[in-house]
Amino acid sequence: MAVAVAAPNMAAVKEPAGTIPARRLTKEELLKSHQAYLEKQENDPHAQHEHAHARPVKQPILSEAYPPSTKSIRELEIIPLSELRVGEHHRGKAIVVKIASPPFIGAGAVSIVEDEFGNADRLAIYNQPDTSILSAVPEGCIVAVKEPFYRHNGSENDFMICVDHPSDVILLRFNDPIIPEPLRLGPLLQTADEWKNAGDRAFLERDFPTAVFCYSEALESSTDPSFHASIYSKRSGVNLILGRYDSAKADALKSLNSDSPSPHDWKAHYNAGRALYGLCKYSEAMTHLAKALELNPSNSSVQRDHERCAARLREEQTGEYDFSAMLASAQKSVHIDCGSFLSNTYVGTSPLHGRGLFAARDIKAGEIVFVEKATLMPNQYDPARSSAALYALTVRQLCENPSLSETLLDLWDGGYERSGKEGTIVDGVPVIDVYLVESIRIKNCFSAPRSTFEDTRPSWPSHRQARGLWAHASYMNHACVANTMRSFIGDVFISRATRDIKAGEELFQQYVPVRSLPDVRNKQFKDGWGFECACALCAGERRSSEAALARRKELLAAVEKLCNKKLPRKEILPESTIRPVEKLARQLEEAHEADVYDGLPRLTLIYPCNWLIGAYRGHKNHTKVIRYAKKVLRNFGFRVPEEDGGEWDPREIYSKSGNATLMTVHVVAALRRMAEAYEGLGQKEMAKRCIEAAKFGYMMVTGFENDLSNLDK
Ligand SMILES: C[S@@+](CC[C@H](N)C(=O)[O-])C[C@H]1O[C@@H](n2cnc3c(N)ncnc32)[C@H](O)[C@@H]1O
Repeated sequence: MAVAVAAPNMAAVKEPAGTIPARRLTKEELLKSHQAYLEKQENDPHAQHEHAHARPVKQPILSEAYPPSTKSIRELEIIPLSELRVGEHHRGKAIVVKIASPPFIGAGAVSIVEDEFGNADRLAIYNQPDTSILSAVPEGCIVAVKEPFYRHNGSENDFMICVDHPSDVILLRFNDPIIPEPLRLGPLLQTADEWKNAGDRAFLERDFPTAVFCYSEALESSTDPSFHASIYSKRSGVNLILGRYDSAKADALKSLNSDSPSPHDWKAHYNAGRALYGLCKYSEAMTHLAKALELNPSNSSVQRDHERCAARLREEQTGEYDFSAMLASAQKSVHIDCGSFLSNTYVGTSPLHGRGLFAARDIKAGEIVFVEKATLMPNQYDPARSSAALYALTVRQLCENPSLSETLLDLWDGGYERSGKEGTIVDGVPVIDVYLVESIRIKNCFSAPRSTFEDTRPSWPSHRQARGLWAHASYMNHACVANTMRSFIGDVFISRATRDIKAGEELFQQYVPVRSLPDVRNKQFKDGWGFECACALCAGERRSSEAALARRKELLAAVEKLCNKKLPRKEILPESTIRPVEKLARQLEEAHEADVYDGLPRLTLIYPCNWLIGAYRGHKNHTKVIRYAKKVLRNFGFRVPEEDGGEWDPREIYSKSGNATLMTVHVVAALRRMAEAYEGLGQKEMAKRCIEAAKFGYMMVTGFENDLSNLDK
């Protein structure tokens, strides 16, 4: 499918914007160069392999933003190609052209087109889903381009009509009165039966977009209700295969015989149920699947889908999941069949920004806040391609399932100026603004490893993350000291509470792992999301003096330099190497003002303290390991006695540490090291408590109960 909008190549710009070119390539010249491209495509093994699909594009490359047409083709003035002006969006105008060549498939589908006067031009259609004929529009079809954009195409006299927004191009029916006489072919086939047979043939050849097209023509060519019912049923089945669930549902319901019950009614309900299941609307799906089962109780497919739907509804209602089974199934497909459990939370107005997510009831530390199946997540874990893949999938899904726009277009767009018509149906297709889609993607997408559990293995290639959209999770605002943390199993997002949360409290998550220096991380928030964080840590750290911050930066740089020279994981380090690190760590600790950092995390200290745990572990110096592991907990904001002695239960850190804690896998690792050291000192009870606390923390990190030994793999 066409993946991204190509960047304009402005290298050979000659004509000033807004002028009609003095000379353009002739039809013969255009066809000749196009033919050369096609031949190259034929001989390119990669292109052949991909056949009618675009090469995967790495990044979404967007030209300068402009809005899609929101007008019907019937409201626009049709102009000839000769009136196209360079660099102009022809507002209020449209072109109607015949496709005069096979398409060249690159980042989009490029064809040569001609108008009623014999003028020819190059047309590039981007961002069409591969289920649409327009993604590789065949020769002879007639298309209308609404409010076209015309630009230079690199070399001299070479121009191109670019369709970036998929809704700006419409495939016209052959007998559409808008088609000028010279371009008219008349219908290719005459009767409804001929169209039906052509649809059946296309279906057998697995050319599903053509099958849909032919069945649509068959419907237009007949008025017989029973013929209609059977064609709607067929088209519903094809739409199900194509993942066009909105249309599949609508067709299935139209195939129900409204006057009298028919023996095929079970099928209509079954298809409607499957389409709604595909849209993750499980309650509505259940209504139709139950009806299908009532009408055809012995059909094993209906039984199976009814059962599956009941399981999804149970998950949605109870929040009970078999996470281990989900992890196993993620090895086969990252798209996991599961319902979303959202009822612990609600979307409300946030005092910080717009909407936020809130707790609907008291939630204890470690409990599930919500579980959400991805709204959209492509199976693309190559970091160089994951953004483009999500962008393409989002555009495609908005084209194919317009009902999704209600969910997706509600998300924060970073202040993008909308027309208000996005998602509405004009000329039979939903208006899609690809620039709005990209703005929404940028502000709302999450990176997800195949599973957070695997990702906590030191040996795991953690850069391999997919990108996806989870609409419910997207309403959550950021805090560095967040009260929830997320984990993933395939495309399922698990949110757990990192501390006790009261009903009505706003829920927060970290948008990205938090950097230790406040100015560095806040620049990241400002650049990426346009806000400055006001969480307890950021607000607290702003009270620290500039001189103290400068001192901490200086000490952090010095201690990092020392630590990076030798890694305690790899060798047993001599005391002479450890002592200078210990000294710098102490100075860094002292550079935190007591009145500012009382009860607040001191993130710059985490790295040296972890390093010192490793160094002293090598020496089996258990007391020092415990000391620095406690410091790690303390520096993440947990309440821990500084020195040994006194009653202390590490299992209580999550619920008894106040509201400025920061939960990460390092907390789990520190507790493990502490357990090992207590064991070494013969303090078995403390060792046991530390392990329990570590296991509990690991459940928050990975989403479900897991064996800690995974951290050694
Ligand atoms: C994914 S959205 C979160 C939901 C958003 N508040 C809404 O109304 O839809 C991300 C946007 O929320 C805002 N935001 C998130 N966390 C924030 C915070 N801590 N302070 C201020 N604004 C925040 C920023 O504008 C950011 O670009």
